[in-house]
Amino acid sequence: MTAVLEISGLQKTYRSRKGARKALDGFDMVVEAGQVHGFLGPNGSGKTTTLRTLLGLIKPNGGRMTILGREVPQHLPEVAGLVGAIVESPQFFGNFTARETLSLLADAGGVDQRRVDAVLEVVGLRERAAERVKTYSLGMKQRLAVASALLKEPKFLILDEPANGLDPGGIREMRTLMRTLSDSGMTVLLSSHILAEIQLICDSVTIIAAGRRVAAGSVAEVLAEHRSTKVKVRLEPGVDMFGAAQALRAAGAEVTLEQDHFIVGNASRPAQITRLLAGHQIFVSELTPVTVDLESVFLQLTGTAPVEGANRQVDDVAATAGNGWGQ
Ligand SMILES: Nc1ncnc2c1ncn2[C@@H]1O[C@H](COP(=O)(O)OP(=O)(O)OP(=O)(O)O)[C@@H](O)[C@H]1O
Repeated sequence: MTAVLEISGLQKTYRSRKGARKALDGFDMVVEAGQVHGFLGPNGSGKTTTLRTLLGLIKPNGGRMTILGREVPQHLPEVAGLVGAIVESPQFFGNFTARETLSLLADAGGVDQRRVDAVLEVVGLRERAAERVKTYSLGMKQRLAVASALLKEPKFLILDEPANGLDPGGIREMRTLMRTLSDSGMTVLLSSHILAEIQLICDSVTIIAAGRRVAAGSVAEVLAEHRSTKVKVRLEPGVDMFGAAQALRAAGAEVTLEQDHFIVGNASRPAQITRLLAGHQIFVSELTPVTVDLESVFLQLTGTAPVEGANRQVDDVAATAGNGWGQ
């Protein structure tokens, strides 16, 4: 596979009278051709800074970036025509219709007017194209924004939070649209906080935390690498669950009691549980791995899982869980 986007060692420090803030600290990312690639990170982790730097809107302090094999920002003018991007919500004139809006943008960008109908069709606004934008729902405005980015027939589409503010139906439509674009051969990079969506839409992901890459690869790879070490344990009815929990805790296990079962949080070798409990004449009737999803991987890697009784501050990164017990 060829890379449409390659970023290595990207650095950005914002300086103001209040001091310096390192937004990107040697960040790396690779997006392969034809993929829908999810760009994930908690608030303030550096996603927008990365996308704005990529588009030449911010000057980095170090690192390398290439788009479609060309080094940017030096060669941005050569590839700009092949890149469509929505990094900040575009503002449209409310009194213009979608067709007028796109027609104006096509003229301004030297794009053939025939593209207007083509992109209206792709984003599903054909039937509503003669209505004023101010009467549009948020989802329709998002579609119009995507349509505007598609006018130039880009090979690479960059979307910052395209599903932001959409209802579940709108999110699903956006998902279908992303797939349609990818099936037509386009490479799509999208940042999002909606992890369940990313898991469904994206082929691959990059997770950023505090300006550095903390995970990357296909969704399946990232999930496999961070396989849950949690297991659900159920005992025969009537067996002393508290005694079992105590025995496991004494051996270093993290045990959370639930109503009719308990969860061992750091069970990298589940056989230890059965062996240890059997040693106490306690027998297990169910031992099931707790499945991991992108959201739990994200919370684990970025240290942003909620902490009971605390209001996590934007830059707080909690310590991540340790490795196993009794090894
Ligand atoms: N113009 C600026 N001046 C100073 N600091 C900035 C500026 N822009 C961003 N930052 C800081 O850089 C860090 C990264 O911000 P960035 O907007 O890239 O994060 P993000 O991942 O896009 O966050 P979100 O998901 O909340 O949009 C944050 O700590 C932010 O406060």
